[in-house]
Amino acid sequence: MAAPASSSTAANPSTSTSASPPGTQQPPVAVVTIGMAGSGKTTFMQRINAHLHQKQQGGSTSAPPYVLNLDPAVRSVPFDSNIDIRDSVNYKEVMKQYNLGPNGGILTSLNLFSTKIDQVLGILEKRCLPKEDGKAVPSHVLVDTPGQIEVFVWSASGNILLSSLASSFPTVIAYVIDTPRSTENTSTFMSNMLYAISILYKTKLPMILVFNKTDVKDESEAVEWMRDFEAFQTALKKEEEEEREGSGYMNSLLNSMSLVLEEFYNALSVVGVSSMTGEGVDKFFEAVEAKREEFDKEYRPELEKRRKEAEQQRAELRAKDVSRMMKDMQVSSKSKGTGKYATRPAPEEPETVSDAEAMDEDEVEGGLEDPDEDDMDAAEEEEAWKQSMQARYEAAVQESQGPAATLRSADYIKRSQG
Ligand SMILES: Nc1nc2c(ncn2[C@@H]2O[C@H](COP(=O)(O)OP(=O)(O)OP(=O)(O)O)[C@@H](O)[C@H]2O)c(=O)[nH]1
Repeated sequence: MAAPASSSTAANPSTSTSASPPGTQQPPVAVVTIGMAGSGKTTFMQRINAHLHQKQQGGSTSAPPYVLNLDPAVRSVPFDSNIDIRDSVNYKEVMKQYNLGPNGGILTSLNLFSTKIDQVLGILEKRCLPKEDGKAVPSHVLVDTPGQIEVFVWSASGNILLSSLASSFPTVIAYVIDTPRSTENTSTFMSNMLYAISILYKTKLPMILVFNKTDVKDESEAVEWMRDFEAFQTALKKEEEEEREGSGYMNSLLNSMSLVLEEFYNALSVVGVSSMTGEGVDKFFEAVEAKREEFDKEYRPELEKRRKEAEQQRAELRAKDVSRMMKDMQVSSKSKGTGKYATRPAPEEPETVSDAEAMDEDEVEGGLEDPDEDDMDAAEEEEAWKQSMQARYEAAVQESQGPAATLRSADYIKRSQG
């Protein structure tokens, strides 16, 4: 792989000494780069990383970008990463040990890495979120992902990584497209757009379409096809006239889809970039800023809503668990004569006739018991026992599953990292 963009320096936020007045800094935007293999994702990452480094050296008040590499299979990356999945997971060893192919190896490596998401977030928050001391923090967190998009976007671990990131930082997806290849014909273009839609709806995060390699072919045709339905139809007709095999059916499908996709196109920002020459990178960062605002206005409330719903579902589940446990305890204490049933010892069985006579006498001596009074005591006793057990179960379940436990484990990890 060529490495045309100027090579970046090591991203080391600790080298930055500039400080801003407390409260004036914004949290960085996380830019997650996704794209098909060969679209130029890595070159694009290198370019935007170098751009931000240059800005920082040119006197920007932000620290250099914080870089995460989530591609376990990449041999070498032409930029320095602050957090690299390859430092935690050995992709080749994973393939060998679990007897997996390349995609299974990437997926399992991501799964293993996502189990450390608490630690990763802890480090990211410590390094990148603005602090009281006003020390400069990065303006961007750049995330590179595996070229096998489906492995990342449609896996549980990809989902965990993205949603965790979005819970701490405004997060934007940069979907990189190979412009010369995707505008070769209308069906390749449409396939790429459908892929982008599926990512948009799966991740539910703001997206920028990055038409890359504009030094070879600019993005104007692609943008025209998106914004002007008639231009797309003209291109389709042209292809029809060339009488490609099966074009009749395909063309009517593409025709209908281009109408349906209008809504989706409106939700996207589109920029043309050459990762090779650096052209269009400024525009890309303008689009990122616009998407940050969109994230704060539209996506964050939605995320909050989803988080609250999940919290409510967990609370309902906990309540169900507690009532199931209560039922189980009552059944088992009844059958074993323990719990509340242990408060009243079972009468001893007489072993001899004289024992039986003596027991009868005892009962007479004690007089007749009021059955109602006994029942009242038992009912009260049962209620009190139930309440105390329920309170103890609820506390125990909350301790083991609730946010307190999560916070404690996150705290522990942060403390153990010093
Ligand atoms: N002309 C031109 N070539 C580019 C540009 N960006 C990337 N390339 C070339 O496209 C090829 C693929 O680039 P990569 O950055 O490796 O693409 P990738 O998407 O990371 O590929 P994977 O690592 O396989 O996922 C390389 O030969 C790059 O030099 C660009 O803006 N212009």
